Amino acid sequence: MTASLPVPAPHAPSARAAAERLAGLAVPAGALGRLGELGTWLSAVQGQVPPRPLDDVRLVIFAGDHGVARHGVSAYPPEITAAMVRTFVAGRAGVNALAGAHGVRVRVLDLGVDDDLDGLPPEVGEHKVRRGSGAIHLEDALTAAETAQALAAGRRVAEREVADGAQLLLSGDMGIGNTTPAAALVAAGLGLGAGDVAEVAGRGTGVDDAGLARKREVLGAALERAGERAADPVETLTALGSADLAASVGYVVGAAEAGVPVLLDGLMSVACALTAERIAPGTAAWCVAGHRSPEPAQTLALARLGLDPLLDLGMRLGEGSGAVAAVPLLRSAVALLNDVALLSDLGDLVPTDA
Ligand SMILES: O=C(O)c1ccc[n+]([C@@H]2O[C@H](COP(=O)([O-])O)[C@@H](O)[C@H]2O)c1
Ligand SMILES: Cc1cc2nc[nH]c2cc1C
Repeated sequence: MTASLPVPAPHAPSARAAAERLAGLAVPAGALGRLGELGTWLSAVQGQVPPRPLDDVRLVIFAGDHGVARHGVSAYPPEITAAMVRTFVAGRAGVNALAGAHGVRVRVLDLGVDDDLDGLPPEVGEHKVRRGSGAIHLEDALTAAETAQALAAGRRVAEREVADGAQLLLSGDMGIGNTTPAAALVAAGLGLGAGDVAEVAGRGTGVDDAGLARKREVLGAALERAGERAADPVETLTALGSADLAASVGYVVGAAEAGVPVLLDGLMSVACALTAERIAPGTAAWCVAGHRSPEPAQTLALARLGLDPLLDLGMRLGEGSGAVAAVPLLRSAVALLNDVALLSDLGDLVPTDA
């Protein structure tokens, strides 16, 4: 996937009809707040008023290792990545607990874990691009061919989930060190340079002040090294991304192209959506933001995409957890537009222009 065509917008007539239905519900005008807006958006992305129930919701976790993780940018060792992939498969990670509570199917895909992950079901490694992505302050994360491969893989994953009945797709991530390349993708997307790294660098898994200083240095060197290439979104992924992040970008583009909405998670998910919007303008209209991460780059990327997160719980787990936590809100919006009586059913009690 090089620069893609713009993605068609969600169905505006359905959005208008949903807004009309919302205005006619037996509630005071505007009383449903964000839930009302969400219902209107869901009608537009489904092209149906009221929106259909979200019975088939799926999360894909894109996993990979990052060369920078060996350079003091994370509070945890890179070996955690492979161990957590095994934990997702065993159904015992934080996101599995949330997904079980909210009826969300979870898949984990190894795009670039630095381990062969022997013994796991073959579908986990079906799209593997390489073992570990390059340390972005020293070398490119990927070759151009690997970037194309990972983008295409992510797109194919979304297409397959949609063909299999998914009505809402969530993107999650797992990779020690990945907040560094994700912050670099955001910097590139916003046109920020090596002098601006303090704006995008956060504490990730919880690095101390020395770790944060190191992360800023790594990010500065990476942006300096990428130079003008950061102006192109696909080149950005090659220079500053990773196999797992590139696949997550392809996944969001694939979902939007297939006309299926995406519920975003924390920094990695949103950085990838920002990159997807750069590659295929119009993608962001198919996205809703599940939660606000404490990572400053996520807030910057959300603002650029015009997205306002539904939850702000201080969560910084990743894995797709903040997206899964927001699923009940989307289902609430569907229920309201389907099940609430109309004001007109109450008789002549309310003036029609109220
Ligand atoms: O989702 C977020 O915004 C988020 C914020 C901080 C950390 N994480 C998770 O923690 C790991 C990356 O943190 P770090 O410090 O190793 O770069 C990775 O596995 C992410 O899923 C996730
Ligand atoms: C244990 C652990 C679980 C995670 N899940 C996502 N990122 C993570 C990082 C760590 C360290």
